Amino acid sequence: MLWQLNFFGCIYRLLVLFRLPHPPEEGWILGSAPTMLRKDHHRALSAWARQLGPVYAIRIAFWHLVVVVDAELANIILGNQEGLNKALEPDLSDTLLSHRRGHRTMFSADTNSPYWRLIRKGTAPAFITANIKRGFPDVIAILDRVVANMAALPSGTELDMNNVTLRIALDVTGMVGFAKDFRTCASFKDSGTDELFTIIQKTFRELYCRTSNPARPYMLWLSEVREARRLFRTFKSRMAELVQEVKARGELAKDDVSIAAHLLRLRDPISNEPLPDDLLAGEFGLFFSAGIESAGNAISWTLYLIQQHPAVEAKLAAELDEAGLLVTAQRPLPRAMEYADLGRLTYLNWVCKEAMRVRPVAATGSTRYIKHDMTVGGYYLPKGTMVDVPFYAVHHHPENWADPDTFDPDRWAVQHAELASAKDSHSKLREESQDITVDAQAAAKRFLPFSTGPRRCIGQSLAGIMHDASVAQLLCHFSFQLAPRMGGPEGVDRQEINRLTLQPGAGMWMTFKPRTDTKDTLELLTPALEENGTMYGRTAKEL
Ligand code: HEM
Repeated sequence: MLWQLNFFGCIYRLLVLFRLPHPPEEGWILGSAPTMLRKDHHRALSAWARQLGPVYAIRIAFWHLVVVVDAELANIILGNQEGLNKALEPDLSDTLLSHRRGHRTMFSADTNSPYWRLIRKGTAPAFITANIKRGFPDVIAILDRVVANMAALPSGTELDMNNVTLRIALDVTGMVGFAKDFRTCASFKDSGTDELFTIIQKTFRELYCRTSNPARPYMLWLSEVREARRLFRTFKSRMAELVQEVKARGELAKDDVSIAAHLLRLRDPISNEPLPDDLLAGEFGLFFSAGIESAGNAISWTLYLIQQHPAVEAKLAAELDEAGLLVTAQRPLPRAMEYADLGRLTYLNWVCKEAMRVRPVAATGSTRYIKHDMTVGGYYLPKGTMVDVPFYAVHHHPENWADPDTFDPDRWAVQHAELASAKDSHSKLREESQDITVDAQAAAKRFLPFSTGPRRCIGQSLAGIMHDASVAQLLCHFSFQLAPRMGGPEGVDRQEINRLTLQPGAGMWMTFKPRTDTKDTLELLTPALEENGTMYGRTAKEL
């Protein structure tokens, strides 16, 4: 009976949704599947929105996905907790995270489920500004290590900055969230501290392959599938060990505001018991997996875009200089960056936001199931319809942003530039949706790198300080050039891959020049060097 209902529901939706504009299809059965499986499908979603309008549908066999790119409608879809639920393939993230068959973590749990509410509400205080601020010295200490390592490299060295920024994201998440120093930035080569780093990269690659090939988990004749199965288990073991390590530190201090402490303090609302260790390990894993690829890749894109725009780099360097943070011949030992600097470095903030607008790492966006019939942008969408808000396409749609493909940090000078109601946006669909309230229109955002609504990124504040501080610290010490092996901006675009996150497909290789004599920089960073012991087999003295 259920099967029949689903079947007839599917056919009904198929017929109703045919009224929406569709992109050209590649065969009756395949529909738009071949394009959606491409590594640059985010660009196709954006190009289709320009051709078809900001609400359209794509079909794959008997299944439809409605795509909403209009900023105000996107906010309705993502902001509506009761009528819509997060739609994702739960098995995918749970393969990596869940320690209990059938149990979902905060990431895949239903928005209306008591479990999601418990974890979301319980961990949110870890991310309030006052608490995140306390992690800032750790962020700077990690960045000092990175700068010291880079300064020690021979001039002209080509370095994969994507590898470096992913390391930063891992170490920052470890230190600020779990008081655990993974030391992946202590060296850029495997110095025995790279296990978790490698596991996260390889397991993410495997999860991505599974998005396009549901049979892949069973293709055990492939060595990488077998290796991934082993790594999924190892990741879970490492997270279970981390839970034990945190517990072994003894009773939680009252002022411990880390993510780990908030998770450990949680109580089951019915039994009033603490969360069992296996569920804690799943949530620990979630914060690592959600934070590292996203923040690491975002920092890489920002470095790349700055490097591609010399005028932006010059303006940024001038701002850092004026703040007394830039290394110069007259100031080889600038003062240490403080948390308050992030609030004062306005241009840095614009540059980081603009980079996240142009290359949002969650490029495919977020998907929701419609739980009751809705009218969106003048189109009737029956219950059960799946709707996607692709963030790359939202950020590149001319009705949301003027001249959307241009990297222009100055656009952030407009007051409330992130809102859909800002001066330079001109959405036409506002009046045509029955579900938009006046408040939603007023507050609707056209800048959605962290999504919006109840399932928006909980780690946004941590991501923000890590992103801005990393870009600032790296730029204070070095200027960057794209390495010839990247093939210029065309090569970067060609290699770009949207693999769960939007990332450089073959690294982000760059050369870098210290802003002043390396010796001076090393002197400045000697404490960080001493703490690390050696770099590339040399001690601080030898360097
Ligand atoms: C630039 C960096 C980051 C970006 C662009 C980003 C983006 C996002 C987006 C778009 C979502 C919503 C996904 C969806 O609706 O399907 C999300 C969810 C999430 N993010 Fe982030 N994120 C970043 C960094 C972080 C960090 C540093 C952490 C924590 C350490 C984190 C933890 C999470 C968690 C736990 C969720 C799930 C929230 C829920 O389902 O309630 N993220 N992130």
